[in-house]
Amino acid sequence: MKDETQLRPSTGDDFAAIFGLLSTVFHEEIEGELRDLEGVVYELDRSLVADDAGLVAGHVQAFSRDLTVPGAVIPAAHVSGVGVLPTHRRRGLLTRMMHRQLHEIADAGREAVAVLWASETSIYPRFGYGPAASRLSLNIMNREVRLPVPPAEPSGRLRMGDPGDLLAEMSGVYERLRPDRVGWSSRDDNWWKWVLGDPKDHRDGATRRYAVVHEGPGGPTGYALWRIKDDWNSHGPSAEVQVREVVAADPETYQALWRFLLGIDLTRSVTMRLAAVDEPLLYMVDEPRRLGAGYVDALWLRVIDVPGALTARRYATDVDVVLEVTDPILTRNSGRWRLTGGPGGATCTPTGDPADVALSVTDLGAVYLGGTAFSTLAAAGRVRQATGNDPTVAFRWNRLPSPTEVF
Ligand SMILES: CC(=O)SCCNC(=O)CCNC(=O)[C@H](O)C(C)(C)COP(=O)(O)OP(=O)(O)OC[C@H]1O[C@@H](n2cnc3c(N)ncnc32)[C@H](O)[C@@H]1OP(=O)(O)O
Repeated sequence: MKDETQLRPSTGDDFAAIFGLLSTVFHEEIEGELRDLEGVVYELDRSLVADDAGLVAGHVQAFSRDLTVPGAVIPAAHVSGVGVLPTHRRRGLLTRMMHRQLHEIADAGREAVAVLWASETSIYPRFGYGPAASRLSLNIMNREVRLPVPPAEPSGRLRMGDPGDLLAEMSGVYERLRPDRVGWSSRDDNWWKWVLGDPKDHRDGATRRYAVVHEGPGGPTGYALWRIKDDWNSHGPSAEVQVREVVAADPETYQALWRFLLGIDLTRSVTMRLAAVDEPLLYMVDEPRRLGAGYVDALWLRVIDVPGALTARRYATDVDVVLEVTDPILTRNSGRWRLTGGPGGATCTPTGDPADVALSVTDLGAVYLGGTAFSTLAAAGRVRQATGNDPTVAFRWNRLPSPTEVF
């Protein structure tokens, strides 16, 4: 039978069907408070549905947020809510939606990159998304790790409270640090509502979320968000602290927050799904192995506009290199580009000169934030280095990218 499914922008009338579809494909109930929260950040004019004679069979959306990249903060399409009904899978609907979305982002000309979190790692490389940032998941035996002894006279103090009551302090610190934290996304008031949203039926038996703010002599310098899942076994108390976010402006704050989280009474483990790959905690505790660190992919990045993206970021060292990029979807990205730049900025122009490095737009996405190295991709046989002019060091940055939330 001929597939008559049409792609079209969503309307407000599609909401129930869209959240029904997303509930089906993600095997969860997106209802009530959770659905309201998703509605708070939903951008109707940036979503698409696949309409099969009135049935919403596919959906993709994007959020307009800024992303911190090495040396700059740039607009980035934050792609999310991707799904195709099980009855309509593997007949090319995702491919059609992805292609249309990529062309729409490129034609609008505002965002040089798009980012997403992938449910499965095999889905997005074909659409030009590369693994640009990774994360550590921590499962800490908190009774078996020690942090350095605290200063005799700490310069700050901790104040615990309801996250909603501490919003101004938390968002203030986040905003102050964001320009330097590669991989962080901007959070306006709606996004803070979403981040702090805490629907009761999504706590999986754990407490509501708590917040603690670290205050120094000049004001707030950091905060942590967490909840606790209670447990008792034959050895006694065995609760788990589930950490959502630790944000700290300086080492003293960072240590104070972790000392607090690791020391909560009646707990025996502390977990965190989204720790940084270079999380300072790894180098502060006396028994790093007891942090139970596991490595996972995090943010996937798609370069929408090669010269736009390459000139938007800064480079750790001077760089003058010819990149030969292939992009079968956004074909104007394909070709040879001379990138000349350094810590102060860069230019990127088409060139007829021979390439130093040949790579797909997927691999350019992977190296863009400095979280994946050209040299690693070359060793993996993905990137071809034709000369000794290797841009690996220039593309790195002071810290590895560390996105803070799965949007
Ligand atoms: C950013 C986010 O929202 S991530 C969330 C993604 N969504 C989910 O995981 C929800 C559950 N899954 C789904 O809804 C669907 O399976 C989707 C959206 C992943 C794929 O939709 P489909 O319409 O079936 O994809 P489509 O038919 O266009 O497939 C394109 C290609 O990708 C491949 N592909 C699609 N999904 C997957 C997958 N999950 N794993 C491996 N390969 C996949 C297909 O085999 C096909 O390959 P081919 O061209 O070599 O034949």
